[in-house]
Amino acid sequence: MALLPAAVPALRAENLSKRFSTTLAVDDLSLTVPTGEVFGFLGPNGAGKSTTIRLLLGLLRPTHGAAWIFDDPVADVARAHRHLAYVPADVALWPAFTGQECLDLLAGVGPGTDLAYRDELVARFGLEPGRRARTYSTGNRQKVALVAAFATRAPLLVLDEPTSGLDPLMEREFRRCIAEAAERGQTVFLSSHKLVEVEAVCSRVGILRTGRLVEVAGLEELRRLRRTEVTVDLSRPAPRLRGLADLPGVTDLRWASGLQFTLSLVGPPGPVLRALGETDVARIDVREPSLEEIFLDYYGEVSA
Ligand SMILES: Nc1ncnc2c1ncn2[C@@H]1O[C@H](COP(=O)(O)OP(=O)(O)OP(=O)(O)O)[C@@H](O)[C@H]1O
Repeated sequence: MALLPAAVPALRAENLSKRFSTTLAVDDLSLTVPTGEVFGFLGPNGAGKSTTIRLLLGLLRPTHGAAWIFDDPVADVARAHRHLAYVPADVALWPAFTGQECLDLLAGVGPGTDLAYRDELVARFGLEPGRRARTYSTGNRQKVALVAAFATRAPLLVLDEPTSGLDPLMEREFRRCIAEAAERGQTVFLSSHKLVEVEAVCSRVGILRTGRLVEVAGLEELRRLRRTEVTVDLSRPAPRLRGLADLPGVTDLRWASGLQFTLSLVGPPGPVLRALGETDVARIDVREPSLEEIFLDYYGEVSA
């Protein structure tokens, strides 16, 4: 890995904007990601995550603003890309090449590859490198790109929704790879829809909404946004449960009928469970809201 002074941020954007005719896809985005951080870039569909990443990679020219990768302007593509490996949201490979040939080709253009670690990753991801890329599923193409990126010693890994095609077992492997990259001191910029994934691997997150970076926060802050939706069906009316609204962490208690209610819960469920323990509960449904629901809840209308 090239030696770079730790004080130089891995990634810096200043007043970055991108307009596509009438759509302002990225709106005055300023952000610094220090070296060694695993940064999560969250946002609902169409928020501008991929456009931001394409600006950071020099694949798009900004309407306003500028960005740097380890102090090299992203417009200087040859220099900036010496510091990074990238996994796009839709991985396209050379269909007539085998997976192995694709890996070799990607290693040839990247910032250097640890071949022993790459072999280990091929095994860990269960990749069949002898097969032609045209026969690969979306998930397998994604695995090739991930193995190629993780096997580099690039100081910065830019990953755009890299686990959308992976099954849970492979997602677990992906998380291990992120942890290993972080241990080596690599910086990771991870765009994702998945709150659980981001929570598992990132130390800080930025939340994008209609092109604007509305929040940059540590993981603790993100956890504060999270609430659980609880629906309870009772076998018989329990008037005392009306008092649930006063328990710690309970918000938005709503009775659909005398025998069914919903509530939102933030923090430990103990007090609610103790209160329910004294009643005849017929059914209980506990649901974690999607990231988008949390956004809608937290930031109000998306169509601002
Ligand atoms: N080449 C383009 N021409 C016109 N509009 C575009 C273009 N690329 C993106 N957009 C628009 O810019 C906005 C941001 O899109 P972008 O793909 O960056 O969002 P995203 O957060 O990556 O979404 P998703 O999670 O669905 O991939 C959207 O309104 C999209 O329609």
